[in-house]
Amino acid sequence: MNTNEKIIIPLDVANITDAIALMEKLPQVSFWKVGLELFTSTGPQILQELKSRQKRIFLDLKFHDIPNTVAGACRAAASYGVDLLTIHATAGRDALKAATEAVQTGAAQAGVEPPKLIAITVLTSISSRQLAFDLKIPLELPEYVLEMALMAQEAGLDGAVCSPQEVAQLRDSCGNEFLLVCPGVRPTWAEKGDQKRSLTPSQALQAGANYLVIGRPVTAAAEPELAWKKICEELATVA
Ligand SMILES: O=c1ccn([C@@H]2O[C@H](COP(=O)(O)O)[C@@H](O)[C@H]2O)c(=O)[nH]1
Repeated sequence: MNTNEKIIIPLDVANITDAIALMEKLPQVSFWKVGLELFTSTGPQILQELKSRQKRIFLDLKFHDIPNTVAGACRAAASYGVDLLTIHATAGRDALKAATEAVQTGAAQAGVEPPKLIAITVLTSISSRQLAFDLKIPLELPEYVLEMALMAQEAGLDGAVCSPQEVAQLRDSCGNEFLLVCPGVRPTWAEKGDQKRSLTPSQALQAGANYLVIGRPVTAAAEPELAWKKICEELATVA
């Protein structure tokens, strides 16, 4: 896989017209992420649009519910034949196990490949201070992220979502087969916005990330194609 294929661009837009416009502006992108805003607005139609263009799909719906409900949602999501799917690790061990089984069932019933199921550890918009003072988690943030990733791995998930700042530690502890997907990636020239735990694309890749999710630095740039090209050039220096 070349390094450009490790970049996932989120389609964080309001409707299908804007999503198609963004895809057409960036035809070189091979992996797109569909999140809560667009899926809530369009439903599975957007997935068909992406498939008709032979794109890979990260369906980032971040499920978080009781095991029975999460399993139903995972069965339905897996039937679309997407590549990556997310659930919050904090849904708990039983929900993670139920989700792991459900993606297999849903995909088999639909006759498609099951998605890689990956667990959100701690959202990249959460700082150490917020984890301690707002969420009342007594562990240090890197330790808590590791605990969530290890629980997900024990429950049979394929990987985790973490910030680039934790990726080296997770790679060491979870091994090379465990997928590590990093949002919160920011080139030096981009604004951080609401992302609290970021590193640059080259730092994230060097630390051991499998995929980098990079949104606004590209999609909100005055010239998205140029921003994409700069990031690809930066990543080429790592390869
Ligand atoms: O911990 C997480 C989990 C998911 N995301 C998603 O990634 C993108 C990041 O977009 P940027 O514009 O590059 O900030 C966005 O779709 C989030 O929903 C995350 O940021 N952190």
